[in-house]
Amino acid sequence: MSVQTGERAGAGAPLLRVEGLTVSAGAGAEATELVRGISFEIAAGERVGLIGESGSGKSLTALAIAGLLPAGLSAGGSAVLSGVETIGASEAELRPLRGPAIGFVFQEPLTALDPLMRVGRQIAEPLRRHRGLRGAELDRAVAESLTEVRLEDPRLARAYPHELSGGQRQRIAIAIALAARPALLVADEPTTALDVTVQAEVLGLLDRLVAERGMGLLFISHDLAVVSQQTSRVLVLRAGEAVERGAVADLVRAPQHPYTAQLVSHARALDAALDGAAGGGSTAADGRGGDAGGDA
Ligand SMILES: Nc1ncnc2c1ncn2[C@@H]1O[C@H](COP(=O)(O)OP(=O)(O)OP(=O)(O)O)[C@@H](O)[C@H]1O
Repeated sequence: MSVQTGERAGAGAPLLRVEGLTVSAGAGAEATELVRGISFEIAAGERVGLIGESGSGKSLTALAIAGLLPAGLSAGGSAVLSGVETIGASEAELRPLRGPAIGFVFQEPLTALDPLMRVGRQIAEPLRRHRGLRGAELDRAVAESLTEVRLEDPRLARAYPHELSGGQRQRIAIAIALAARPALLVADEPTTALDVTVQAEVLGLLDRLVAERGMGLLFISHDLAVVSQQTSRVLVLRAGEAVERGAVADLVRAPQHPYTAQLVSHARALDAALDGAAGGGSTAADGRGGDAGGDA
């Protein structure tokens, strides 16, 4: 079966269609279901959020879609990514999808980076593999990738990950994920590990790049305020199940499930506390502003 990128997927075909997704640990009578019956779709250029507390199954859902579950876990149900059923697919079927069909940015950038390789080479690798660039053209594309993630100093290409700040490392991880031009980007708590001061910058950057490239986005976070800035539609996960779904604005205005109501009231309480701490001023500077429109 051929791999369709977002651009080549048939008109109206979603980038991703997940139906009845399960993730289980163990087998047979010993099996425990960690994710149960999750269903959602992401159309080309659409942004969907997965929200829920720690351990609710957000990361496993995303990893299962790309066939990246850790050993000992298995997925059931269906996930059709760029036209390919990934649940039960072989490594040979999955490999071509990783990069062009789906890219990942994780919470901890160091996990995505090779500590022993200069970051420029790490960006060059997917540019070479997926876009066939070589020589001067490749060098130019690496420089462009750095500029795109607002790392303008070309000397940064020669740095090793440990020589960079957390925010710079996450920008490099974003550049690597985007180098293969993924139709769908999964951002799994992409700013949780960063200093508060750089969180808003990295969120703004992601927001802009997703918009510019018309990528689909699956944005994962425990933070409703952040999810509401980045996405228009969300799925609320609790203990491995989707308890509510819908437009962010509706969910915030009139949550149906008590758990969603709790998330909303926590986010409001936090906003109020931050407002108080800031002397009643706007909290937009730290990325928690309530206006989903934002300026990015
Ligand atoms: N390799 C594994 N083996 C067994 N259980 C696991 C494994 N990985 C995760 N789990 C369990 O599956 C559940 C869902 O984990 P998951 O990482 O998807 O949660 P999450 O919502 O992404 O939380 P967090 O924000 O903390 O990453 C948790 O209860 C977790 O303990």
